[in-house]
Amino acid sequence: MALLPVEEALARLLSDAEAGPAESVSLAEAADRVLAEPVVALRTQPPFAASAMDGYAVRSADIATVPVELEIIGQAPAGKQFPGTVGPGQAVRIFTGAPVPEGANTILIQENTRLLGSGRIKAVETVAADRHIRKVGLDFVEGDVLLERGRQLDAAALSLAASANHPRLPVVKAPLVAVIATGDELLPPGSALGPDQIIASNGYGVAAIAGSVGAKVLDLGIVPDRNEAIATAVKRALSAGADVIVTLGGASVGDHDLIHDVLTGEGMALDFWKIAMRPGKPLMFGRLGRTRVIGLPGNPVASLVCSHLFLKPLLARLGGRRHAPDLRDAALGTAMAANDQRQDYIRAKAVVAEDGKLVATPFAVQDSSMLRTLAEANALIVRAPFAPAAEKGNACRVLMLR
Ligand SMILES: Nc1nc2c(c(=O)[nH]1)N[C@H]1C(S)=C(S)[C@@H](COP(=O)(O)OP(=O)(O)OC[C@H]3O[C@@H](n4cnc5c(N)ncnc54)[C@H](O)[C@@H]3O)O[C@H]1N2
Ligand code: MOO
Repeated sequence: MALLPVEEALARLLSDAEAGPAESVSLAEAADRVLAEPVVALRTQPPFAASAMDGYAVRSADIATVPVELEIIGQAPAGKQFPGTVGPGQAVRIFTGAPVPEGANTILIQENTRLLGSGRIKAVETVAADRHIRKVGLDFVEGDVLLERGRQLDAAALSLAASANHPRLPVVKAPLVAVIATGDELLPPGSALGPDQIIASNGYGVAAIAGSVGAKVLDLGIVPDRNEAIATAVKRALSAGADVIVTLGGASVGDHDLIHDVLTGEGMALDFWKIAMRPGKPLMFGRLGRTRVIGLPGNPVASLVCSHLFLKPLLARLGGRRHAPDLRDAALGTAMAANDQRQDYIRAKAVVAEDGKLVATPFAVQDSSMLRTLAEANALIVRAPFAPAAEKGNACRVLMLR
């Protein structure tokens, strides 16, 4: 059977994936979320002409020739406007952030004054008009569009939205992904294992990949290789409102690989199953109503590589995020044999050589059960189907993992 090319599988998986609905969250909960609507300024900042320095609000004409003495007629700390007007020969003691009083048109910084006592100062430097004064609306004006829809709320964006007087923000609802591990042989980490059992490891990495693009994860635990048990877990995922259901294992063709039958029995419309990729050939994708279902192969490296390539961009889209894989040009650190019909994702160490070029060296053994090499790898060499044998130093493409 012809296997579906990776690019086509990805295009089908993402074909109608759009940002989900909006929800309102408080600023305290909004970090790293994605704006569902633009943020418009609800106020003008600064709302008054404000001093940018500690010193004296004066009339520039009065200190055109120095030294000259001025009378202090009052104070203007931040938050307390001076109620009067600065007249000829007068000054108001002012602090950073305070409104500049009527009559004054510049700020004489305190370093350029001498305090004389009896409410008088001596100006020892001249200052031009408008110095150290922040004009009304210097930062933004009420009605300005400050942040675009789709912006991820980083530190600066959050403080700006707060300054614009928004206590809450409309953000894209985080997609919910339900993860179901299947297999009679699996027990959770920390278990005492029987001779034929292993630890269920895939879900942790898959959850981390989902979380890295802002998705919420519902871990439905380990389900035995029985149709009813798998169907029950799928129903739990649906009733929890999962946007995506990820199953781990049982995607292949063995007698205990039940996922396809159970999902189609539950009404899944299969989109594709089995792709031209190594690792990850048995990848399955379908839809159960509005819920997308991804059947990940059980082999741990296949599970995680498929999550990087398929689950991550899908969840990013559903969460309104931009996501582009970090693909780079590199040179091969060793010769490689010709490839077959499956696009290969080969665990490798990519290092920057002395000439500044990236060199990617594959691990010698690439079995898809070997998590250790995946953890040691920082890149996957991507080899196209039927790529010819390559020499050390030949150009290649790498997908950076970290
Ligand atoms: N006759 C064929 N056999 C297989 C084919 C094939 O095309 N024809 N494909 C192989 C490929 S490629 C893969 S990948 C595996 C994937 O098969 P399944 O998705 O059915 O996975 P399982 O059989 O359930 O498990 C495979 C392996 O992974 C372990 N596993 C499963 N789940 C977890 C988990 N959550 N954490 C850690 N390890 C897990 C499981 O114990 C098995 O060792 O099929 C090949 N076979
Ligand atoms: O997807 Mo499988 O991991 O090629 O063994």
